[in-house]
Amino acid sequence: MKIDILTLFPEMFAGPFSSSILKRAQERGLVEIGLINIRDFSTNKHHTVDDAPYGGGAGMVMGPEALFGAVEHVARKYGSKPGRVVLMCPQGIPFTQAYAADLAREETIVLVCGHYEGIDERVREALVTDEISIGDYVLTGGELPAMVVVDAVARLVPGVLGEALSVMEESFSNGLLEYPHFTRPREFRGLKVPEVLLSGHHEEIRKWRRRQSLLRTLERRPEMLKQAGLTREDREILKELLASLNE
Ligand SMILES: COc1ccccc1CNc1ccc(C(N)=O)cn1
Repeated sequence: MKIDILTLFPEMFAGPFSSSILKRAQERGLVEIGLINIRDFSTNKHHTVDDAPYGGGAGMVMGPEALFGAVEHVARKYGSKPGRVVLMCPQGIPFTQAYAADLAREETIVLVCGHYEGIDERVREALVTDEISIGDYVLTGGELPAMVVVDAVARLVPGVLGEALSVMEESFSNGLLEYPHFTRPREFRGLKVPEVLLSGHHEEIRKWRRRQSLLRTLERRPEMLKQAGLTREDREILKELLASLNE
């Protein structure tokens, strides 16, 4: 999978992509991350990419020339239009695990990191296929959101996480929050591991984990329960949990 990032600050990406899973995924050729400096496509002698907004108002707007030039450069590089051109912006569609899975199926995607008060609308009209927001807050630029999207998408590319992916996705995408995890030592500063996890009773352990997921989801994200595909057993457990919470 090829991910090209259009940014004014390519140096921002050196850290996150030069370590751990993302580094190995690139070394293994599973993911190719290209950094393209939008400023290289500025069309004026001052190398500016922003300008004052028509209609007045505070701040500056990122103009169309450089962004169109950068996306066309990517298209020439692959000899075809990019599959998806994703603009990171606060007005975007909320980024979710499902959205990451959708993007991970593409051969090439371009992430556009905006700055200033925003970008010229003609970029959205003619180039952008997706607008994504990583949360309801405004950042100084789209770079951090782009790093989040690359991380979430790259780990879903077949081979990047190997068999660990299926285990993790199965627990996350079952629509509930994850159950608590424990590892050695059995007791740490007087804090013990739940006995059931030491019992070796796999069915008891499955039930305990499911109960913990239901409890955690009920307490923190009750709205997720509606579309979690609960079994009859789950509903029984929820009834008990609700009763105990209302005591
Ligand atoms: C086109 O980019 C912009 C357009 C308008 C304002 C700010 C920016 C850049 N800042 C961003 C980008 C994404 C997010 C997010 N919540 O995902 C937050 N801030």
